[in-house]
Amino acid sequence: MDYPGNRTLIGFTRRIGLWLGAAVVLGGAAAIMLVLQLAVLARIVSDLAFHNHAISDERAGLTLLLALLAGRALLQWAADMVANEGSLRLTAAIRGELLRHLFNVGPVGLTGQATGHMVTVLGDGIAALEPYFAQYVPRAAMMVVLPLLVLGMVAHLDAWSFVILACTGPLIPVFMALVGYRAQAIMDRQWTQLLLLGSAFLDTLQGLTTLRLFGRARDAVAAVAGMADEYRATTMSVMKVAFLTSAVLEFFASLSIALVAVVFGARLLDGKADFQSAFLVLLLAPEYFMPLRAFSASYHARQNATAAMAGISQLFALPETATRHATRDSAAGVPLVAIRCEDVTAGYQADAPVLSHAGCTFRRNALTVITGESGVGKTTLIRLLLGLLQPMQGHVTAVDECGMPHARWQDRVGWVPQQPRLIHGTVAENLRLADPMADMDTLRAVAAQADALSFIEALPQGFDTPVGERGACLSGGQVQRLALARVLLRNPQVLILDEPTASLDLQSEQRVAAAIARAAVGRIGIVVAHRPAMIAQAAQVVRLRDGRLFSGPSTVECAA
Ligand SMILES: Nc1ncnc2c1ncn2[C@@H]1O[C@H](COP(=O)(O)OP(=O)(O)OP(=O)(O)O)[C@@H](O)[C@H]1O
Repeated sequence: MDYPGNRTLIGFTRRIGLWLGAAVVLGGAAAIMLVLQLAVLARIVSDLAFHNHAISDERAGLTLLLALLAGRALLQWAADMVANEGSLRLTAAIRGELLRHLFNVGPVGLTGQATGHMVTVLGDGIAALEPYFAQYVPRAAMMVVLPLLVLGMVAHLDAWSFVILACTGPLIPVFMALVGYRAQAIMDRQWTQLLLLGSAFLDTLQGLTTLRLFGRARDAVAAVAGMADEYRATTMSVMKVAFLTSAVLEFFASLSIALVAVVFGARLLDGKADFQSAFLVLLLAPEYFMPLRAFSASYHARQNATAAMAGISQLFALPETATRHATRDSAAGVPLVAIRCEDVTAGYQADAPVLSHAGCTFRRNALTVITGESGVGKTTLIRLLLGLLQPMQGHVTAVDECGMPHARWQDRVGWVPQQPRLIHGTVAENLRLADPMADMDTLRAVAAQADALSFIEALPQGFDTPVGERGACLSGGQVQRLALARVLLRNPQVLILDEPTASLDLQSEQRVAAAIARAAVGRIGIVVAHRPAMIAQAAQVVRLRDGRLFSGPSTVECAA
């Protein structure tokens, strides 16, 4: 479920209001049981010590004490479970929502984002919210419930103890707020360092070959080590603040309890107070500070979540540029015969469009090769066709045999990028990414269509041969043909390939070009290419120049 505009810590907390409410009610019930339990204990001890009761006389009291003990433990366990469950559900929902949002932002909108940064936000960032919802929020509520309950009980028992507790208790949250102000700055710094460390680590891993070739691997490793050291130092500062906070808290709490003990003890000696009340107040006093201590222990969870939330909000704030389809395409079976670009102006900055009033038609059974100089806008045109970029002006439409335009046609596009990604798995697993239910006969058929069957069968374990991430054990041409087979498994009506033969030798280039030409039959085939072997297979060549499209074997201007 989407909750746009409600993506703050408070907004997220409201979503699990019922779970947290239930946790606080259960925790409140546990607190009442605790107060009753201490009252029963004080009575039993007083009866045994001062009223000459035998232990057998206290059987009923002891049974009640045990029942209260068990009931309280059970309620507290249930309160913790409910808060944890709500928190886990919420963070899973936030992670899914953020991933969906990033898909809708699309590769164009994400160009400026470092992958390591996004991975850290999606992993560690969202994980940092869990303790906030599961511990901090319920404890903040319990910090009010239990101390008020204890204060009420103490007020009933002894006015002096009430005054001491009522005066010292509020000092703790005030002190926490003062320390928290300084600690938040450290937490923010720690989170920024974690993001930088994540990005630097991933960049170093991805660029390891280049770094080694330039003899800079050691420098890169040293830079990552330096960042890790800075992160360690900041983490130690966070720990120092945490220890200092709890030490001061313990000091205030102990002082206050000692004060209560001395004041009550003096009056007990003077015979102005009874033992049962004094004992009960002394049992209750530590419980008064217990929720404050628990709250203090989870206070860093709030600061951590606040720091992480900045990164999460920044990703949620990215504008969505990719086409978004919430429902399935009901006309998916109707064949498309053409895609028309009409008077299209598109680019990345409104004042400097890459394509300007461009027009062209891509037809079924007429393989189109898009060509042009580097940086002229071929990839931009492909992004428009894929729906990853919206035109600033003009239209890109797909029509069927009756000339009817289709709104959801991008669902029927199969795309092979310049450097296709393979996953760490077998050949068959890589192919089945397109259709997990495909049987072996279907895999063989698409592999044959893409001219990949012979090399796959020549591999040591055929379709079960593991290929490394990015196809490390395959040649460039083999990876291209495998990627083509994978996209054909989806049986797309539109087939788009970005420079599929760019880095291939002549023989591989010809094989890949011929396979693409075969695969494009019965489809709208569009290929970005420069090389003659691919251009030779084209029924139409579209040339991009100065933001305009020129098409046809004799380079005729298609539209102005
Ligand atoms: N995400 C982006 N944000 C801003 N500008 C971009 C972005 N992507 C590309 N450009 C710019 O748009 C222009 C066209 O780029 P495009 O990638 O479409 O060219 P191309 O013809 O595909 O180049 P090549 O053949 O080198 O791949 C270039 O000037 C490029 O710098």
